[in-house]
Amino acid sequence: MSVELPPFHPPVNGADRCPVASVSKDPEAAYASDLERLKALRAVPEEEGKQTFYLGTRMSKLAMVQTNLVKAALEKEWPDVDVRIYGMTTSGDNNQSQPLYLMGGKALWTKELEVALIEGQVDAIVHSLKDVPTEFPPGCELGAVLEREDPSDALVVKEGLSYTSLEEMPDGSVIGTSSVRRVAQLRRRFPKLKFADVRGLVQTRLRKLDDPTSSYTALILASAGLIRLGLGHRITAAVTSPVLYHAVGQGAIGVEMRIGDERAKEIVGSLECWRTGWQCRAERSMLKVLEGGCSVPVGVESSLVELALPGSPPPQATFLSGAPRPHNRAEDPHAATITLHGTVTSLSGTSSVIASITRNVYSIADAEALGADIAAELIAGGGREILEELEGMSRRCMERMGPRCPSRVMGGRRLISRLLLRGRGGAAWASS
Ligand SMILES: NCc1[nH]cc(CCC(=O)O)c1CC(=O)O
Repeated sequence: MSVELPPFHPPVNGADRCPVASVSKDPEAAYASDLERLKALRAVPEEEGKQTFYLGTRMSKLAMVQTNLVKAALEKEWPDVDVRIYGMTTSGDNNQSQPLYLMGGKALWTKELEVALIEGQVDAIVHSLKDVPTEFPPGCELGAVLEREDPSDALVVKEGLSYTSLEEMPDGSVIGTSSVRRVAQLRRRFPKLKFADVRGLVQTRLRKLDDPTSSYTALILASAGLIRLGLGHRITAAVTSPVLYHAVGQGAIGVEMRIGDERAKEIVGSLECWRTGWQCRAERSMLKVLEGGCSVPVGVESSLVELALPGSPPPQATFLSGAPRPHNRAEDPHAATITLHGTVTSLSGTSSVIASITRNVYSIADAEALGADIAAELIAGGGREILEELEGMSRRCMERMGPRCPSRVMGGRRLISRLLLRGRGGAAWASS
């Protein structure tokens, strides 16, 4: 590779960077152009008296919008820090043509960025928390969760059609979504609708929807993504529980950092919204138990009501710089009543289990325990059978296909999305 690598950078083998077998863009070229951008970014001289802080993110518009939100919040909090954004191409971005269900798990969106983080090319990564796997690579952790945008899923009807809900749509209408969770839950309520894969960035999906020659009647997308892209007007209706429980972490921005990077911890940690953080950590803790190496159609809904703590307010803390921290910081003591609803649905949509817990919590650890307890309730209340069915599918595939089995490569996600969309229950394939 001819581009110059940063001094701490080990040799790069382009072929090692991408877990996807066939890509439509040349990953080596994409990586080379990313490095060029990094070089240009690093060449910008530091402003007098300022330190730089590099945020990595995907190149998608949504990722950039979210990262600019983080940058603006950081620069408000840390006037002496010059925040620079390094956009990277991920395996998911390299491959826009292959359907998601053939491509594997969520690590597709995070892997390259995590390599850049571990190698020190960036100081933190800005993610949609929903896309962040529950287990981090060694050396990485969640540094902050920012205040959540509307976490709901949204129905977006094709331009020119007047439907206002899924209930109104005639049998056989095609709903575009690539999400196992959405298809499984919606198939349960709307067995006569058809579900089809739809890929690409949010804007691309909308273009496919509105194309008069496409067979989609509507899409299901996260409300938060549409709102942040300034496309909130495209939301026909929110689709919420009990019809559709949203994804774990949906609507929240998560910032990942290196474990032990005290500077990043202080800078990034200042953006934590403790309410969203506690809720999302409870949700993620539930998912971690349920996943067990296998992808599962899991939905959640949570709420948090702050409780007054007895005694005097905590003393005003200061940052390392000596500047006072505003009130209500994440590290101040808090108490809250959290309600968490969780659901697991079989791929066919024929069985599902729901559990809810309401409990007072006093720490992140309490919130995570709440999530684990909900998972245990779901498993005991019928989830075990659903999970065993999913595991059985992966096992049978592994026996049949050996090392070629997608579930071996991707911890089950690929296989399960494939089984799901291959129409156990009649999935349609829209040409897109
Ligand atoms: N998996 C893609 C993804 N990741 C985050 C969002 C939207 C923003 C969010 O949910 O936080 C989306 C698009 C979608 O699901 O419609």
